[in-house]
Amino acid sequence: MNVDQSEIAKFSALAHRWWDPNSEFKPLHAINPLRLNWIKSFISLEGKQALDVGCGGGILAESMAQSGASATGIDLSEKALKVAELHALEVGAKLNYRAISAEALAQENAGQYDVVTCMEMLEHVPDPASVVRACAALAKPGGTLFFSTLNRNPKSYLFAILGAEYLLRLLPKGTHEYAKFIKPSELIAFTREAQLDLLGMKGMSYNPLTQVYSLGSDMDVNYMIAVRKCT
Ligand SMILES: C[S@@+](CC[C@H](N)C(=O)[O-])C[C@H]1O[C@@H](n2cnc3c(N)ncnc32)[C@H](O)[C@@H]1O
Repeated sequence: MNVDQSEIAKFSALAHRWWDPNSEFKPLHAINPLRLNWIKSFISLEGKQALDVGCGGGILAESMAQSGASATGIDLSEKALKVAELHALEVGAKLNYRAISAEALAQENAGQYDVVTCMEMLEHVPDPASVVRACAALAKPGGTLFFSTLNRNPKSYLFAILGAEYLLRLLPKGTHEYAKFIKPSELIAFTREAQLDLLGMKGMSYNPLTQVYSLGSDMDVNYMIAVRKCT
């Protein structure tokens, strides 16, 4: 299976802190409204079948459900999924969670989803192209897909590893492995090979002075792409 069990163990060990906005997951809480709005700038979520791949504790999946989508979150961390389910119960959000890989779900539910998101996950798997292919298979023809990950260059090493893990301690040491970062050209090549057309790209930046995240044209560190499945 296309999974690194040490990555799953890392996220499982922290799962109980997923919804603490001041925990290791603070960056995901901070970027969620930005990425959700970016998604909505391409497609209304109302009444759509949405799938979040590598959903973890459900920050994005739950917000898509609250935006009117019929949402499903999948992940291979059972602990993170339990936390996601509990949180959804607490806030009265209606969505489904399943412990299954994108590749395995693609065998069952190919062509079922209007929207497929896969955020901050590709840099944690051995074969990111395989996840992109599975996401493409899961989308309906004409469906919209969103991927986010970390770029690979000296600046991203400085910001995402040295800065975030060692200096500012926003993330635990060892959260990210530089070699697994993905250049936009590589991610776009994976999507092209999966018959997905590029719709847009966006950078996500963190200003350590104001401690604010923002979207813009700077894709040097964290970035998202939107793509559409060919009809
Ligand atoms: C950094 S978290 C991102 C969570 C969520 N996508 C978000 O952005 O809020 C990465 C998630 O990917 C999951 N993951 C890692 N490898 C996976 C795999 N092969 N299949 C499914 N999920 C995986 C981890 O368990 C973890 O929940």
